[in-house]
Amino acid sequence: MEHVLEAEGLGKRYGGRWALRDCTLRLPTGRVAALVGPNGSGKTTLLHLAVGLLRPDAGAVRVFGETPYENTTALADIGFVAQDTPVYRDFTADELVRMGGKVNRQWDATLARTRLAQAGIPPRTPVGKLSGGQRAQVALALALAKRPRLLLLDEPVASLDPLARREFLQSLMGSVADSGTTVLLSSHILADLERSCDYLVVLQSAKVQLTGAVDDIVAAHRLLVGPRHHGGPIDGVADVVRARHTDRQSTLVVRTGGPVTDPSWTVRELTLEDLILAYLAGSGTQTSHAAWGAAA
Ligand SMILES: Nc1ncnc2c1ncn2[C@@H]1O[C@H](COP(=O)(O)OP(=O)(O)OP(=O)(O)O)[C@@H](O)[C@H]1O
Repeated sequence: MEHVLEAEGLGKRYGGRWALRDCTLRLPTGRVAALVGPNGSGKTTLLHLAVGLLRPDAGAVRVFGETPYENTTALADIGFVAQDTPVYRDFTADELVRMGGKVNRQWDATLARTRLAQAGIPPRTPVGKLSGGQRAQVALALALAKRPRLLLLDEPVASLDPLARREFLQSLMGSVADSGTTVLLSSHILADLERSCDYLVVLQSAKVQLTGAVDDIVAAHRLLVGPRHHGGPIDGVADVVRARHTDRQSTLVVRTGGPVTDPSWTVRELTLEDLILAYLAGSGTQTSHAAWGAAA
């Protein structure tokens, strides 16, 4: 299957307000995808729709070709770690691993125990007495033990210290590279994502702003610095994503349509973090996202 997750015009409304709107994206199999956007942009809503916890108010979402809220068979192949890493707090990590074996069709208890040991999680302490970061490690170990084909993680690293975050992401990448699992991972920590993700979905104000393979997105954008620009076309520039000006100088984040050869512009590459921030900065810029918004 080429795409693990597909959304078409997907929308979810709370009262009169759209939490997610006109969301169209296709997540290719085997990718590790970052889901980013400001607070309240619809990330959790998208993940909950994908796992069948919510029913769409518009459009459709399909996971492995099935609609998750109607057909729960797809859920056996989805691992989901919610934002607050809910685990049964009175149980120990060891007990949770054993329970997982009773309720899951395929269950790799050895994988879970190995991961927990590597993360230094005490196996016989009730998880309610562990730190938030340790509970996140337990939740991830349990999700991976399910051997899912799709792993959805809602801010899994938010409670981890910088070193634990790096180790967590590295070991996650190792696990999914071995198994071919597709991952969709929401996070606010953009610098981490550049190292660990090869696909990107940016949400803003309930809408998909940018989506595609990280390499393609980075290759298609440039930072231009040059004399004060007053609008009008620039050769090789398809869209200006963000413009900042002083009296004498303009700094533009652009989506290119070819080489920018005008010698009055200095052309630089952008980091993924700078590029995402340029898209999220939004207002006061000439922006056209249609080509990326629809990309898959
Ligand atoms: N149960 C709910 N009832 C009413 N409104 C909700 C509910 N859940 C989410 N919303 C609203 O939907 C919008 C999207 O919320 P969502 O939790 O999906 O955002 P998010 O991008 O995950 O945010 P964060 O980064 O803060 O976790 C927000 O405006 C939020 O207030």
